[in-house]
Amino acid sequence: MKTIEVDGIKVRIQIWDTAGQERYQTITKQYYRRAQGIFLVYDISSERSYQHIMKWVSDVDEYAPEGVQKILIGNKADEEQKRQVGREQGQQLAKEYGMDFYETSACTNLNIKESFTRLTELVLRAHRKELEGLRVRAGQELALAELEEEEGKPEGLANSSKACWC
Ligand SMILES: Nc1nc2c(ncn2[C@@H]2O[C@H](COP(=O)(O)OP(=O)(O)OP(=O)(O)O)[C@@H](O)[C@H]2O)c(=O)[nH]1
Repeated sequence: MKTIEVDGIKVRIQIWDTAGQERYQTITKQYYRRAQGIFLVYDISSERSYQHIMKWVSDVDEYAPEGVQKILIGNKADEEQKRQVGREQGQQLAKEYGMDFYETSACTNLNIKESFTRLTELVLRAHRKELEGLRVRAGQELALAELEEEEGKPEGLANSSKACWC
C-alpha cells in the first residue's frame, strides 16, 4: 500500500509485483483480473526481457479488465554500460501499443515517482465518471444529513445558527 497525491486527490494504491517466471503464470494471471493499472517492465540490459513484452501485453489483453491502463517501463537505466535495448526501441514499442514510456532505475530512483504518479493519473482519468458520481453522492448525503440535523432541532432554531438552547 502506498499513498500518493494526484491532482490534489490523495490516492491509496495497492501494488502487486507478479513473478516473471513461466512456472508462476497461473497465479500471475489471477492478479490481472482486478488490476486497474499495469506496468510492463523490461530490463534495458536484457534484449530477451524486451522481447518478452509482447507476450506480457497479449496476456494482459486476455486476462486484465477492459480499460486497464498500461505503461511500458525500461528498468535498470543505471546500467548504461550493460545496455542492450536502446531508449528509442522502448519508445517505439510503447508507441505501437499506445502506452506511455519511462526508463527507470530502482537503484537511483530515476522516474519511479513520476511513473507511479502517471499511472495513477491515467487510472483516475479512466474512472473519472465513477469518481464524479461518488463525489456527487457524498455531497448529497452530506446535505441530507445537515437537513436532518436542522429538522431535528426545536422549532424556531432550525434556521438560526446563532440561536442557543438557553
Ligand atoms: N542495477 C539495477 N538493478 C536492479 C534494478 N531493479 C532491480 N534490480 C536488481 O535486479 C534483480 C532482480 O530484481 P527483482 O525485483 O527480483 O526482479 P523481478 O522482475 O521482480 O524478478 P521476478 O520475481 O523473477 O519477476 C535484483 O538483484 C535487483 O537488485 C535497477 O533499477 N537497477
